[in-house]
Amino acid sequence: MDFSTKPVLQVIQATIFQGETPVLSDVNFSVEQHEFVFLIGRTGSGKSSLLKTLYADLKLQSGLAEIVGYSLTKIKNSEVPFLRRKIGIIFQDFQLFSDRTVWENLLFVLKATGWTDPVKIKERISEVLIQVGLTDSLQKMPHQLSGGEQQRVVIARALLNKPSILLADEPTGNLDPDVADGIFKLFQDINKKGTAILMATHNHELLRKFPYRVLKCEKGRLLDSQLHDVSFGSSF
Ligand SMILES: Nc1ncnc2c1ncn2[C@@H]1O[C@H](COP(=O)(O)OP(=O)(O)OP(=O)(O)O)[C@@H](O)[C@H]1O
Repeated sequence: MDFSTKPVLQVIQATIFQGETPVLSDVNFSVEQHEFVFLIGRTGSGKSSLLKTLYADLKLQSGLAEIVGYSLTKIKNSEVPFLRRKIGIIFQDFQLFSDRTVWENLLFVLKATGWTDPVKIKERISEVLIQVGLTDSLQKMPHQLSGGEQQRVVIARALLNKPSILLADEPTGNLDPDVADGIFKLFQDINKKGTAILMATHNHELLRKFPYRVLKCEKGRLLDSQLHDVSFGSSF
C-alpha cells in the first residue's frame, strides 16, 4: 500500500489535442489518492480526449502531467503497458472478447501483464469477481450475461492489477437506470477501499445525489468545482 500523500494524478498547464486541434487549453488539476471526481461537459467538449491523454492513447503535446508516477511528457511507447497496469480503464461499450469466457477474458489480461503462477492467477480472478459481485459466471460467455453483468466483468478486469486510479468514460451510459445505480455503487465501494476514480458522465441524477468534486469541460477550458462555480443544470 502507498502511504505517501502525493496526488495520484497531476496536470499542469496542459493543452489537450485531437491531432493538430486543441480541445482543452490551460488545463490544471490534480486528483488525490482516494478521491472520487466527476468529469462532465457537453458532447464534444473534450472529456474523452482528456481521459485518452491520461492513459497515453493521445500524446501530451504541451504542458506537464504525471499519473501513477509516470510523466506523460517523457513516457516512452515501451512504458505505456506498464502505465496502464496501474490505471484501470473502463468504457461505456464493454469491449470484452466475445468469443472467450469470463475466466478467459480475465486470464488474458493477467497473462499479458506478466502473471505466471497458476495459483496466484486463480486467487486474483476469484478476488476481483467477488469484489464485483459475480461469482457464478466464470465459465459464461459475454453474450450469456446482462449488460450490467458484462460491465461488472469489465470493472473486474480493470481491477486485476490493483490500480491506483480508475478512469471511467460513461461507464453507466448504456445501462437501465436501476442497473446503472448498482454499477455506480460498485464504483463507490471500490473508491472506499482506496482507489481514486475519475468518471466522465452525462448522468444528472448522479451529480445531484452525490456531491463529489466536479471537473467540467466548457468552452475549451476545464473548470474545477473546488475553484469555480460549476453549474450542472440541464445542459451538459
Ligand atoms: N479521433 C478523433 N479525431 C479527430 N477529432 C476528434 C476525434 N475524437 C474526437 N474528436 C473531436 O475532439 C473534440 C472533443 O471530443 P471528445 O470525444 O473528447 O468529447 P466528449 O466530451 O468526450 O464527448 P461525448 O460526451 O460525446 O463523449 C470534438 O470536437 C470531437 O469532434
